[in-house]
Amino acid sequence: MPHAVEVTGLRKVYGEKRAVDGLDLHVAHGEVVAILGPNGAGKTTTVEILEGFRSRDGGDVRVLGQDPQDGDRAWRSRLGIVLQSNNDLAEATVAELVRHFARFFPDPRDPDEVIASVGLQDKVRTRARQLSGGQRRRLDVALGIVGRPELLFLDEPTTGFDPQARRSFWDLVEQLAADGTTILLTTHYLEEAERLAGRVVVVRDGQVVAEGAPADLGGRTARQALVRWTQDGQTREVRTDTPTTTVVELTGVLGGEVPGLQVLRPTLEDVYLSLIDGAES
Ligand SMILES: Nc1ncnc2c1ncn2[C@@H]1O[C@H](COP(=O)(O)OP(=O)(O)OP(=O)(O)O)[C@@H](O)[C@H]1O
Repeated sequence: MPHAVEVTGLRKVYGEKRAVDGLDLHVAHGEVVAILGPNGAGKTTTVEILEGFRSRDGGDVRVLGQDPQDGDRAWRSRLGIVLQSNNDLAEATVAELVRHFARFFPDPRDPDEVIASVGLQDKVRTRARQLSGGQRRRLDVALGIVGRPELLFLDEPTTGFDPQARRSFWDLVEQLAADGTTILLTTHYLEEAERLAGRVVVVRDGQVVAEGAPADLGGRTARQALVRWTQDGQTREVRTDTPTTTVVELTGVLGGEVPGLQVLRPTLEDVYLSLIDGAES
């Protein structure tokens, strides 16, 4: 089966600025992929080209087998797009909006279940303009998933969420992924990418600079560990490929428990920051 998203050599130019500069991206059906990158890296431009909202200047793009530039209504109904809050509809209530959007799709989810899944069941009669920023964003997500999309685009979905709302949103995304939804998300939260994505793609200056499972991005698992401990009242540390051996040796030298022992590996954030070091912003 072809990929859900196939992008080769994508280019987009704004005047002198090469916003997307030969970007390749492949997303298999059922995969959850996170695009990471600094401000201005070209993430939103890429996603909006895939959604059919922006034209491109070069490259091949197929989304669910279709070139987004020629996407018709039937194709669009298979996508879930979480738009930025739409103020034109701010006078409508949560229930009215979700029910209204459901009507555009051939096989929508139950609107009440969708409202509950984003945690807005107590707000069904509240007008969109009276919701808080985070609640508004949850409504956007509800509108994006009510059509039971095969492919869901989430552009910085949890910006403005409180920690609890973010965690329940992650549960919801995991549920959607377990149901087989293919998900492409952009985020600035490394923890979010690590929790949700099977694969992360790091974009810098309009190109992919690294990709892989969050655990081994940039050879992360292969990188040296840092072993740190306290000895003679001082913090000591050593970088090593064999931390277990180091700890065993220390145990022997110190005659038992190693005070203040820590074995540290680079976090996804450490790896990410080293990959984008020196990027334009
Ligand atoms: N409509 C536009 N006209 C001119 N330049 C644009 C336009 N949209 C984006 N750009 C430029 O293209 C580059 C990529 O922007 P884009 O919004 O795709 O980045 P991003 O990775 O989504 O950033 P962020 O993390 O800030 O959302 C930036 O330099 C931006 O200034």
